[in-house]
Amino acid sequence: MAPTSNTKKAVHFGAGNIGRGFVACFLHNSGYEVIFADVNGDLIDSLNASPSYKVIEVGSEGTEESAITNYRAINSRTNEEELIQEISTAEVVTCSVGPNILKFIAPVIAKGIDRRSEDLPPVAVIACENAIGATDTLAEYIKDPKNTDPSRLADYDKRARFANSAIDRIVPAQDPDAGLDVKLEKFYEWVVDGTPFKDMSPPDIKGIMWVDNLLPYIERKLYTVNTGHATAAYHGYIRRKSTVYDALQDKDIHGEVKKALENTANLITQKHGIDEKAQNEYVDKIVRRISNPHLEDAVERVGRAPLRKLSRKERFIGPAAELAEHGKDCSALLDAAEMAFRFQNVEGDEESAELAKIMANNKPEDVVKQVCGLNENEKLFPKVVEIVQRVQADSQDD
Ligand SMILES: NC(=O)c1ccc[n+]([C@@H]2O[C@H](COP(=O)([O-])OP(=O)(O)OC[C@H]3O[C@@H](n4cnc5c(N)ncnc54)[C@H](O)[C@@H]3O)[C@@H](O)[C@H]2O)c1
Ligand SMILES: O=P(O)(O)OC[C@@H](O)[C@@H](O)[C@H](O)[C@H](O)CO
Repeated sequence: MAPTSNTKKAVHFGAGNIGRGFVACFLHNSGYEVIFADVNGDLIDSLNASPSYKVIEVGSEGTEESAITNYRAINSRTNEEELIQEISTAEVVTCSVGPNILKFIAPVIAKGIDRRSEDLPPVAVIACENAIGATDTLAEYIKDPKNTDPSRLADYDKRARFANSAIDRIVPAQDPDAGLDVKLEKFYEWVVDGTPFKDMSPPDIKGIMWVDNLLPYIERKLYTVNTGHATAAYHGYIRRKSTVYDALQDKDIHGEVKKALENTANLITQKHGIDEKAQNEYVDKIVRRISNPHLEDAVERVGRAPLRKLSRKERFIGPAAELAEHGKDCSALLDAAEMAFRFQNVEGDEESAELAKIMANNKPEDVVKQVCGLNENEKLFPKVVEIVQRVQADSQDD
């Protein structure tokens, strides 16, 4: 394929915590110019007004800072045409907007892909969200007839390649006076499915681990890091702890996290043939990471969007449903899910208000079907119904 003059350009949707702090940082360090796309006009203006921002790694080993430069920012709400043009000539499109936002960014990506010249190699599209198969989900929206004319699908892989990923780095909400700077942990892991690039070079992004089978990596990550994190956050929220660190100082909550991760380790080691010792070491490392006192990670951030977190393929119900089918213990996952059902009407969290309404207006069985996507035939179903009954009864007593 013909070389291009713009092979080092990446468009990244979502200039938030993980976007600025991790994805853009790695793209920048790999020599890409990064074009941020976001709907937050103030953030776009700040990025365009400032030639650099800092990424600050914090941990027990001390603090390390690096400067991110060579970026521009486009308001995707008001400047679609410019964004389409950038996507049509970019080498990479990434996003970290949240799994529920993928459908909103798909139309403009579809238009950008459609406009690509035949002389360019296909653009690599990598969604960096905490969800299994997030890039597949984005690709489905992009290829939907509403966004792409079906006649264009036959040779689509000449214009775009879609690769799922598992991305891991704790980036808490930032201090209001931090500006564009991002404080985060030192640890990172970014694993991407290499199979869509078998006949071409994958994008040269330093730090990515390319693998042929992503499922063990994304399930291990979601069902360990995010299960443990969310368990600490929901138990912590109910016990009025302000950060995940504070929550983990509580022996009972620490115990709940360890038990939840024993539940998921049982699934992960069996399902993916991961060595038990390796998984135990991974768990210990995760517990240390989420206990990082320097991160000040609010329980409200980690518990955000409880409807998403209680859904079928997510960090509690996903592993618990599989464990229950095999007659294995998932009790700590269910205890944490109960705390998630109690995460209602939290300030600034629309899903927690929606959860409160669903809980107030539906029979337990319907809540479980609607929120968790479980059906009566699944072994987990009655156990979650019991939890919902208990939470509803407690709400009536209040
Ligand atoms: N923060 C972390 O520790 C972390 C780590 C790994 C993965 N993730 C995942 O990354 C994603 C983003 O998380 P975050 O913590 O960076 O959240 P965030 O809220 O800090 O950032 C999200 C950004 O997306 C923007 N956005 C919303 N709608 C948009 C749209 N239609 N078009 C373009 N931009 C839009 C928001 O304005 C915001 O700037 C989530 O899926 C999360 O699970 C986060
Ligand atoms: O981003 P969420 O809402 O899916 O989950 C909240 C946190 O657990 C998450 O952002 C972690 O910090 C991150 O996944 C660490 O890699």
